[in-house]
Amino acid sequence: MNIIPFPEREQWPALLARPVLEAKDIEARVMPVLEQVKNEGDAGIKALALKFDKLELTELAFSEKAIAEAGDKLDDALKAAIGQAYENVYKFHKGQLQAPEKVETMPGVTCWRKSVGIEKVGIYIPGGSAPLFSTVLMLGIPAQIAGCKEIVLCTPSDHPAILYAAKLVGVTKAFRIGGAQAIAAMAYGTESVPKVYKIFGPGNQYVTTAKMLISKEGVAIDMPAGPSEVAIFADDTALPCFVAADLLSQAEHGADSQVLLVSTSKKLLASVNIALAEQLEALPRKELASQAMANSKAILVETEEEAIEILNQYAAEHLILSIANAEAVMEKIYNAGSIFLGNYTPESCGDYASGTNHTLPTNGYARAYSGVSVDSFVKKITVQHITEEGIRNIGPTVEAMAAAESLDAHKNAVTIRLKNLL
Ligand SMILES: NC(=O)c1ccc[n+]([C@@H]2O[C@H](COP(=O)([O-])OP(=O)(O)OC[C@H]3O[C@@H](n4cnc5c(N)ncnc54)[C@H](O)[C@@H]3O)[C@@H](O)[C@H]2O)c1
Ligand SMILES: N[C@H](CO)Cc1c[nH]c[nH+]1
Ligand SMILES: [Zn+2]
Repeated sequence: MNIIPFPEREQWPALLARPVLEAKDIEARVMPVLEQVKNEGDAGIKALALKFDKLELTELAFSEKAIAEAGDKLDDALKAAIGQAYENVYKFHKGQLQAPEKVETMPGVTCWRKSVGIEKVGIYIPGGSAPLFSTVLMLGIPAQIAGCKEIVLCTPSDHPAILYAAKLVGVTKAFRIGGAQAIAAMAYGTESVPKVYKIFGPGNQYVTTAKMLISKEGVAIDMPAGPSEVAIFADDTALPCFVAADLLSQAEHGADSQVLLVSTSKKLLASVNIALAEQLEALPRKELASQAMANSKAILVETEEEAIEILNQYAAEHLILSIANAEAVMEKIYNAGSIFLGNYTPESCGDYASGTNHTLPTNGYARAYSGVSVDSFVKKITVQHITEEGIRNIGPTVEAMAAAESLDAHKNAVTIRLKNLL
């Protein structure tokens, strides 16, 4: 990794910039894809699958038989691992569904929020360079807990583990569609793909751009969850081989992934570089990982405070704190998607099985967005009930405000009740 010693503050924005393609350039490629699906439906999707995925598809939907039999193609150890991950992710997410709290704001005036699962949701499962069946659990489990009635899945991969996980989480329809065309299919609906109300899921820059574009057309999205990234703050208590392994675990996602290492120790940075060279050699996805590493930076800072400032400015999707006082520093982090504390908390445990969700905001969006949770699949409908005592109490307040806004009909809706109290 390129070690940058003690950069000046003015240099930080350039150092922390993500290796994204020019937004306009991607939009120009994605917009015609959305148009084609909107205008040509299934036929357009098939043409795009041939163009971008070299797939000649006769059927877009995975058959019920393929889904039912997917488990037979997996070995027992993998099925047990998926079962364990399901349990942990379910347990962590189940706790997020809270019972409604009824609040009496004045005597006789009660307000609360009722949680309702979004009826029709679409989940995108990346499969361009790796079949991310773990994402089926990360999106399907909160949808299941939220009570979504229709869960539509799109993925460019036909890996049986994706279909096996789809069955576990209760996916209602699954399609072999990837990229921007999958997002368009779920947003507009086609002859075979149902239109949904909200689209979830990570993906490459085409997928993420498609989500951003369709969100301007009235379909909700979870967040921009693009190319994976990890930032690590490590001190001399960190093990260089652990740090290198964590950096590579996200670098191997794709050439456009980015990893960042920040440290107050020059010795640690040098040792991580040695470990990186060793571990990279042994990786089957060495090519992709080295391209990502070429975009990545190791920053040497004078103080812990400076490191914290850099990390908050970067707003990483994942932040690993491999430092002696990890918990204390965690309290000072206000921009990150998900935080991992200490030497024995590798980010990949969060990717698969610890319980937290791995669909997280990238590209600095962690400054304003949270990762996916049960809340993402739920709408909160407010409900209120006012009794006769309540209307007596609140009525004059509403009458006064409505009169001052010159909205007499609003005022009358209260006055007429006050005059007709039993
Ligand atoms: N942020 C998160 O929460 C999170 C989670 C998991 C994965 N990820 C990221 O998801 C991404 C997965 O990417 P992927 O590419 O492997 O799979 P993908 O499924 O996101 O994208 C593959 C699709 O991209 C389309 N495509 C490929 N080249 C194209 C081109 N030139 N023009 C238009 N469309 C094209 C194809 O249709 C293909 O099916 C990675 O970047 C990974 O880092 C992010
Ligand atoms: N690290 C990815 C989120 O950025 C999630 C993932 C799935 N499989 C492996 N990793
Ligand atoms: Zn990962």
